[in-house]
Amino acid sequence: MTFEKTPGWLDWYANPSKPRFKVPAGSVDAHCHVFGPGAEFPFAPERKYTPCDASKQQLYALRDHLGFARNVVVQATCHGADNRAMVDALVHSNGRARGVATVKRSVSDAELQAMHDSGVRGVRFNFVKRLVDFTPKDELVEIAERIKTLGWHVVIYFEAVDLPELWDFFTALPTTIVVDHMGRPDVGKPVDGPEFELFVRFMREHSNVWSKVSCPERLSVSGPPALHGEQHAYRDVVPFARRIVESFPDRVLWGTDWPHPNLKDHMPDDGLLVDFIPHIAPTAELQRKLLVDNPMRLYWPEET
Ligand SMILES: O=C(O)/C=C(\CC(=O)C(=O)O)C(=O)O
Repeated sequence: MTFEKTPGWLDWYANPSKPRFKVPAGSVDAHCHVFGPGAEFPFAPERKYTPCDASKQQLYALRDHLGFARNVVVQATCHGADNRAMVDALVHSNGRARGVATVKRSVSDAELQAMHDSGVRGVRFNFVKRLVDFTPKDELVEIAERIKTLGWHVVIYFEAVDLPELWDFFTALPTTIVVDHMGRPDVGKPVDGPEFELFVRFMREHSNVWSKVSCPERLSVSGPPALHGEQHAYRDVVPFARRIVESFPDRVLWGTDWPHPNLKDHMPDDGLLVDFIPHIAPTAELQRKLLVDNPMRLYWPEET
């Protein structure tokens, strides 16, 4: 099957630079995706965008180039609840990738167990309206209860303005919760303003809540972009991510978000995205927790 990309689609950055920042040994890129390839793993009919291909081989080549040891491959919405491309990436990683799936209520226990055996360790609940159709909360609660018995966690993706409305649902979930991209704050607002304070309170009051401090390229309003050797990219995001890293050093994760779905403005150089890390995690200890200890505890607990 051949697919036509969404008009204006930005492909991932070819030939990224070598990061100046050397990540610690054993670092995990804890948020990335594969897209297809569409000819092998067709995109889902209900998808909201059609991307370029981004294969497991290309993902693992990037991992090696950036100096990472492992990946957490998160099911992208363009594949709906068909997890075959993501699972195929895990199975061909020599144990160096774990995954986060999207499932429906109709998933069988045998299918969940097969995914577990392939390395899946979580499910993703997506509340970003431009990406997915609405799923009833009772269906999500049922899924959360079932995956809890496998020791999995729930990854949630939402926009900051929607946190008040979703608060009661999130805080009732029975597993570890991992928030994508700090709940997508509006970084044009103050880092100590009411909107981000609510997110900080969400983490402070609920010790089962973790956050990915990823995607500055998606959150930044004023840049500058991670292009052309820029060593101080996305300056406006730094205070937000650094506050979360310093307040909750044992509950943060970082990921490239390669191949960066749905960027409209520019496609970052992934090497320069890695150079963003020491700005938000300024000490060797914070860097080790963010890139090694925390993701290992969540995704490879049997090795820690
Ligand atoms: O890659 C991300 O985390 C963010 C996405 C895409 C996405 O989540 C998906 O398609 O599954 C976005 O904001 O468009």
